[in-house]
Amino acid sequence: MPAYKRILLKLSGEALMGDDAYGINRATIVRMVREVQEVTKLGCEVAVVIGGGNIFRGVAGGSVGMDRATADYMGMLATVMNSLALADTMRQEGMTARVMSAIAIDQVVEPYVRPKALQYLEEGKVVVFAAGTGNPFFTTDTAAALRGAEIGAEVVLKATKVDGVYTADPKKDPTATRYSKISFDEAISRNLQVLDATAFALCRDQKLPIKVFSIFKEGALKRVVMGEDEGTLVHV
Ligand SMILES: Nc1ncnc2c1ncn2[C@@H]1O[C@H](COP(=O)(O)OP(=O)(O)OP(=O)(O)O)[C@@H](O)[C@H]1O
Ligand SMILES: O=c1ccn([C@@H]2O[C@H](COP(=O)(O)O)[C@@H](O)[C@H]2O)c(=O)[nH]1
Repeated sequence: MPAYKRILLKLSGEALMGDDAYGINRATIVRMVREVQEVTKLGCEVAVVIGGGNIFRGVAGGSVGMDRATADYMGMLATVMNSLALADTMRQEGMTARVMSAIAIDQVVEPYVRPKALQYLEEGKVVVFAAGTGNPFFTTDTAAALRGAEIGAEVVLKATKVDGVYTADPKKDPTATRYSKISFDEAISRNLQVLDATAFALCRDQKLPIKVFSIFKEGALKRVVMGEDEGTLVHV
């Protein structure tokens, strides 16, 4: 039996590159989709938010002189591309997925309408929330927290490039150690940057726990969904 009935899964955009320099690596996206499929087969309702770091980050555009809000809209459009690729790969793997966008691009993808999203989830379809929150100056982590709260997910699962929350960024500090669990207050006060502060604060206020685990570790998503010891739990 899965530990959760409904989850919000945040997939790293950057991880989609696999070993490529940018964009979407075919083998990587297929592997991610198969892992999602495994948990849907357990009877778990799955909503997904995917990042855009493999294509574009507004902060990077801003730093080279672009207007930050314009750069952020480009970042949100990058998440639409990843969402479409993800849903199409799901279709090829025999799953039913629906993409809903926070930005109106009606010819391409249906708009985010909360009751419709809830209906899809109840029908067992995977819902992919594209274009983040629809607002600049945010991230897809915050979109995951927001949509997770809106759909009544029991947990936000952040599948990322590291296998949990560390005392410092493990990619920069080799002496950093991993927490098996940590409270929101501690994560925020220690300024741990594995998620942005807005996402942490929203989840804390909504009492929505977060699990951070590695997107590269085979079977990790299933273990998390089954309530096994994997990654780091961020709790109230
Ligand atoms: N205290 C910390 N513990 C763990 N990771 C940390 C910490 N501080 C910073 N990080 C970094 O945060 C990264 C994860 O966040 P990031 O937003 O870069 O990735 P993502 O959300 O998975 O990608 P994308 O934004 O493309 O979807 C890790 O790869 C890690 O290097
Ligand atoms: O609500 C949102 C979500 C995202 N953005 C912009 O998109 C990029 C890519 O998202 P990541 O979470 O970094 O993968 C982000 O850097 C922002 O520029 C946004 O503006 N609002």
